[in-house]
Amino acid sequence: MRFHKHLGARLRRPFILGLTGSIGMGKSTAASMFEREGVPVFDADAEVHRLQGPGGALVAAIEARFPGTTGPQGVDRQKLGAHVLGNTHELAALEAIVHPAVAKAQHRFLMRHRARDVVILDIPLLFEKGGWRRVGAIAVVSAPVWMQTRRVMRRPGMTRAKLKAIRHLQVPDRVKRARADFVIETGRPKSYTHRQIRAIASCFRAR
Ligand SMILES: CC(C)(COP(=O)(O)OP(=O)(O)OC[C@H]1O[C@@H](n2cnc3c(N)ncnc32)[C@H](O)[C@@H]1O)[C@@H](O)C(=O)NCCC(=O)NCCS
Ligand SMILES: Nc1ncnc2c1ncn2[C@@H]1O[C@H](COP(=O)(O)OP(=O)(O)OP(=O)(O)O)[C@@H](O)[C@H]1O
Repeated sequence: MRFHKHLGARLRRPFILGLTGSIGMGKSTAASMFEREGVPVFDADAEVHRLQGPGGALVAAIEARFPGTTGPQGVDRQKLGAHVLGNTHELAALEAIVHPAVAKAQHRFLMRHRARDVVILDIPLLFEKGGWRRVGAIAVVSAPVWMQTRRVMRRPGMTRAKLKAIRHLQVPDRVKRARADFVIETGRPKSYTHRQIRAIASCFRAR
């Protein structure tokens, strides 16, 4: 773990710790470890899945803008992804539908937990979309790039070309590491990662 900046001036309640990292770096695993430590986590990606899933609030709007990408199970993410990942204009149109709805859900989460010492916003695109401005500190999950590739290529439907397009959209890991207040290493055994997370969570408890 690396403690990078002086945090004192930014402390307020609840303290908002942003959790981010590139594809396959272990963000979801880290988020559930924080939850196990009793820290509430807002999972932006899970919220997107809900909004796009069966009966989800955004399915109709997405069908209207991207005809043929939804069905009884909600949005077909493979189809929609194939259309928008690698196409800046189309991706921006999707973001204009999705991001305001995620922002509303995030606001509701923060209101619900306003009495807590610390909460986590798990935001895959924290650096890419300016969310870093709205958090008190940033934790980045990171592992060697070869390990990231190995993890991601195991996923169904993943191809070298898709991974390349995604990497192109994301701020590189080395830049994320340099801008982080905490770097959580996920290239080591999970017990090591969990110890780092316990230490970070204890920094913000009972201030
Ligand atoms: C494009 C979609 C349908 C692809 O879904 P799919 O399940 O195939 O892939 P997944 O969501 O796991 O994304 C794969 C990778 O692409 C990255 N990615 C997704 N959306 C974006 C984006 N708007 N900009 C940059 N990278 C993105 C993710 O961080 C992830 O690392 C889906 O990601 C989506 O609806 N994106 C728009 C909403 C969004 O911005 N979500 C991400 C943050 S909450
Ligand atoms: N020490 C570790 N910490 C976290 N994850 C690990 C660790 N060791 C192995 N992994 C594995 O790495 C894989 C990727 O983790 P995870 O699904 O949490 O990534 P992610 O960053 O949430 O991915 P995405 O951004 O694509 O959603 C998982 O299979 C996880 O079990």
